[in-house]
Amino acid sequence: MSNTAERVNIVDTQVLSHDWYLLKKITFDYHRNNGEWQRQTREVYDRGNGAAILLFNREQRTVVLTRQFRLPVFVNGHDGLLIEVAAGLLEGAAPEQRIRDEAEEETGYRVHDVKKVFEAYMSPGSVTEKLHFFIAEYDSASKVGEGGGLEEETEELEVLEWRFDDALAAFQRGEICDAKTIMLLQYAAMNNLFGA
Ligand SMILES: Nc1nc2c(ncn2[C@@H]2O[C@H](COP(=O)(O)OP(=O)(O)O[C@H]3O[C@H](CO)[C@@H](O)[C@H](O)[C@@H]3O)[C@@H](O)[C@H]2O)c(=O)[nH]1
Ligand SMILES: [Mg+2]
Repeated sequence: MSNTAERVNIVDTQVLSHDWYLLKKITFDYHRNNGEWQRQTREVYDRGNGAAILLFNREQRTVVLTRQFRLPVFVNGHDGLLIEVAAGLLEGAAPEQRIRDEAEEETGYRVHDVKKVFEAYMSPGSVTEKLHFFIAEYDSASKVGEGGGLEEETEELEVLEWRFDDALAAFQRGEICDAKTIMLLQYAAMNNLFGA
């Protein structure tokens, strides 16, 4: 059977929480490979889709990263702030436009030519979110503000400009442990963004 929609019948949708984001419990029948229909339930957390961007300067061999407190990571035992690429939720906007705005809000760099490099589901067993990944070149002329995020959203991001090699080494030591950031650093390495 090739069409997934023919394998799935949604039986019931229960909203468990609809506060900041939306958490549902969905009961469905799934047509298994052996031909049987099986009833299953899954909790599905919907925060919308997002976008992330690696800002890089080929000549300087640098990247722009952010460092911020992440509560879910803290409650999972992580000690310290999290180092990430600039990223944000789309809130209904087109990914290209949203990521330019987000890059400027979070890092202070205004970039025009953003290149989409891939898309990925970040936690497909429970979270609906698809993340759109971008890269863009920046230089000192692109700096139009301080960045740091939106105060009214209680954001408090530190902006880091690191040598790419130092960022890769930090990942290898486990000091960069955010998936979207690791994926973009690996993309840069795989595609020789900084030359061989
Ligand atoms: N009051 C309140 N504020 C919230 C809550 N959840 C999120 N926020 C606020 O909503 C804003 C969302 O900021 P964005 O920059 O749009 O998103 P993000 O949190 O940086 O998310 C990015 O990183 C995530 C983790 O990697 C990604 O999952 C996500 O797609 C995106 O890339 C932040 O100010 C955050 O503090 C909540 O439950 N309550
Ligand atoms: Mg963000």
